[in-house]
Amino acid sequence: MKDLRNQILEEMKVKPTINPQEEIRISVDFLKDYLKKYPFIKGFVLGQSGGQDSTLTGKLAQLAINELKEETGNQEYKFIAVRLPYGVQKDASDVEDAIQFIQPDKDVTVNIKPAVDAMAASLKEAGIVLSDFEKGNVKARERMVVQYGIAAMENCVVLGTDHSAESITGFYTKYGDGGADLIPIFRLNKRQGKMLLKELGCPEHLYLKTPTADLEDERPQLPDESALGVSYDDIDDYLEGKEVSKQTQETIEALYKKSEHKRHLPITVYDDFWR
Ligand SMILES: NC(=O)c1ccc[n+]([C@@H]2O[C@H](COP(=O)([O-])OP(=O)(O)OC[C@H]3O[C@@H](n4cnc5c(N)ncnc54)[C@H](O)[C@@H]3O)[C@@H](O)[C@H]2O)c1
Ligand SMILES: Nc1ncnc2c1ncn2[C@@H]1O[C@H](COP(=O)(O)O)[C@@H](O)[C@H]1O
Ligand SMILES: O=P(O)(O)OP(=O)(O)O
Ligand SMILES: [Mg+2]
Repeated sequence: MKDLRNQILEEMKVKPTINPQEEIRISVDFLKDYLKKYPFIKGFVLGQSGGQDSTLTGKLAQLAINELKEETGNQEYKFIAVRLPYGVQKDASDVEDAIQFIQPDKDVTVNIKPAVDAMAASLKEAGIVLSDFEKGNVKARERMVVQYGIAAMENCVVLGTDHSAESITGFYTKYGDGGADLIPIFRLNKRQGKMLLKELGCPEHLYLKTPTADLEDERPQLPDESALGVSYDDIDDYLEGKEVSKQTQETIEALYKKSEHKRHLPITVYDDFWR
């Protein structure tokens, strides 16, 4: 029987060292191969938050589309970047910078506030008042709903930005930002994502900024690390097999166990991972 850390490392697929160019190629080829395999799918849709992960995933997607257009001559292939503010987004200038860096084929803006607020109001009428935290998860799920609407109408699939440093802790909303068709940066940790962005010539401020889910009204731009109680540096070290303190290891493994249900399809009587 493997110990828990070995089991997690095997599942999360993080290499202790990477060559950024090779990793860029792996993700780009994965995205291209998928579209070649399913000719009716013409491209990708992704929410651009102005953060590190969507900037990287969006850039990789556009690179894949550019190569496919060049190689096949088919100009129907497209990457659609989607701005999904809840009202006015504080770091909207970062979204703009990310879009400038990615140069997407198409760029759409959908304000999720009316839909989220209407849902919260309907629940309230039914006697259920959403906490600010849970309203945050509703925002993430509304973003998923919008992206699937666009993808269906544009013959595209939805990309997710979940990487191994988020996956291990379950730091995403189930069926929200966790709801996607392809997740091209899974296997990378947070610092490896930065290395790829640097290699791709991304403006520094987009990958050096503090990671935030920015889901709560009452604690805007709350850093992920404050919400998680562990730093990405520690998570990255853990994922690279480096030595971490006992407390760090316990915190990460507790988050892993608590979020195990998110890394499985809905649970049936045949599943026993949770027993
Ligand atoms: N920083 C922010 O502003 C902010 C705000 C909200 C959420 N978040 C983050 O987003 C992530 C999502 O939050 P979350 O995990 O509380 O919500 P989630 O919606 O992703 O997952 C919780 C839901 O999963 C299901 N569930 C829970 N335990 C289960 C189990 N053992 N088996 C089967 N199903 C189970 C339940 O339906 C529960 O409502 C968290 O990491 C959270 O910190 C961040
Ligand atoms: N404000 C946003 N606009 C568009 N897309 C967004 C926004 N906030 C989040 N997203 C998408 O969700 C993922 C996950 O974000 P986290 O910061 O990791 O919670 C992000 O990569 C975007 O694709
Ligand atoms: O998913 P993003 O793009 O919002 O990145 P981060 O998680 O660093 O905020
Ligand atoms: Mg973010």
